[in-house]
Amino acid sequence: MISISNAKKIFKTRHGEITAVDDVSLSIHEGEIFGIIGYSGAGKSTLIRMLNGLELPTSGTVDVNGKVISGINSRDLRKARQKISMIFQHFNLLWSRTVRENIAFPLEIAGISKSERTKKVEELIELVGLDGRGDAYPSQLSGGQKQRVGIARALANDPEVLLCDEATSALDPQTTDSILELLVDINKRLGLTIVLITHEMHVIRKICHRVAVMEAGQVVELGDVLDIFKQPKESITKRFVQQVTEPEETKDTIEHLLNEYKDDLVVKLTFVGESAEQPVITNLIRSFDIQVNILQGKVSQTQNGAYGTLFLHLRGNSDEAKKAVNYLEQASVGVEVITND
Ligand SMILES: Nc1ncnc2c1ncn2[C@@H]1O[C@H](COP(=O)(O)OP(=O)(O)OP(=O)(O)O)[C@@H](O)[C@H]1O
Repeated sequence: MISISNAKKIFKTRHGEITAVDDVSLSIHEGEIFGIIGYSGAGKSTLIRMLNGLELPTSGTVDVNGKVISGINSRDLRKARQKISMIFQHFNLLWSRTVRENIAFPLEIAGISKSERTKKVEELIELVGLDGRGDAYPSQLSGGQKQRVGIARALANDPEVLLCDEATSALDPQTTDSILELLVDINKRLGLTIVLITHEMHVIRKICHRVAVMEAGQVVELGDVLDIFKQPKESITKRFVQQVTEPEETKDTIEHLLNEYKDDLVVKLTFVGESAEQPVITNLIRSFDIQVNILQGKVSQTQNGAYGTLFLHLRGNSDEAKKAVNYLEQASVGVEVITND
């Protein structure tokens, strides 16, 4: 569906050259929700903008649905863009136009007749959950509603690909979730391929099937979201996974415990799929002469299945605690003994 081969983007500035995208190759499959995560300056925007020709690679190729976006003339590019639409962090709506008129705008440009436009706009208003708001102006809408207009407008020409540029970064957590749910719904209903960029692992966890992690212009890790949660390899990926699985309070609690009770152990268990159903904790308490305190536990749903973490504080004789850790290592859960370093 989308194939990026050895794409490189070098910006020439007064202060020298900046390699924003550095030899990236990846494929995105039809119908998937593909996330690209990275910190500010990693090259995400530049990469996603290459998919609709807003940026052209300095070298390498970008192919979307059989069209070499990096090499076509501007007329063909305009046409291709009707099938590759985009939504933005700050919505980019036309402020002097109503919701209906905003959604109709790309249809007008595409030369669709008035009666067809009216029909399509009403369908889209319903699809994105804006019933009754068609005559409102953007300034009268909440952030979530504005993004719904952005999504409806992006869907007007029945695109094959929807690009989302930090589409929820300006929204509060609850509104973020409702927009993410809408994107999943659209992906399922319309079979639309979605590519999004974000700096929040929550977004990846909640809706993406696969994820690429970017750092300094390169893709440093790529895989199914559940696999990345289970076994992040690069340290940057581990940090992103921790955004979701280890809130700051947990880190503080663990640090405090390790300082206070030097002989105790703090272990982090990770459960994936079926392993979450085993009575591991019951067995631990019954079989070993130790106290088990649960510090924090969390089960996160991803699009590919559930992933859970549990932090335990094991108190008691150190030999017995070690035996308990051995038992955990034999059970089909991931075990990591946390140390203070
Ligand atoms: N038009 C441009 N001219 C010069 N440098 C640019 C341009 N666009 C991006 N850059 C530089 O390229 C690098 C990657 O930027 P990019 O915006 O792609 O990263 P990002 O991961 O999307 O970060 P952010 O979320 O902050 O936008 C940065 O160092 C940025 O300053």
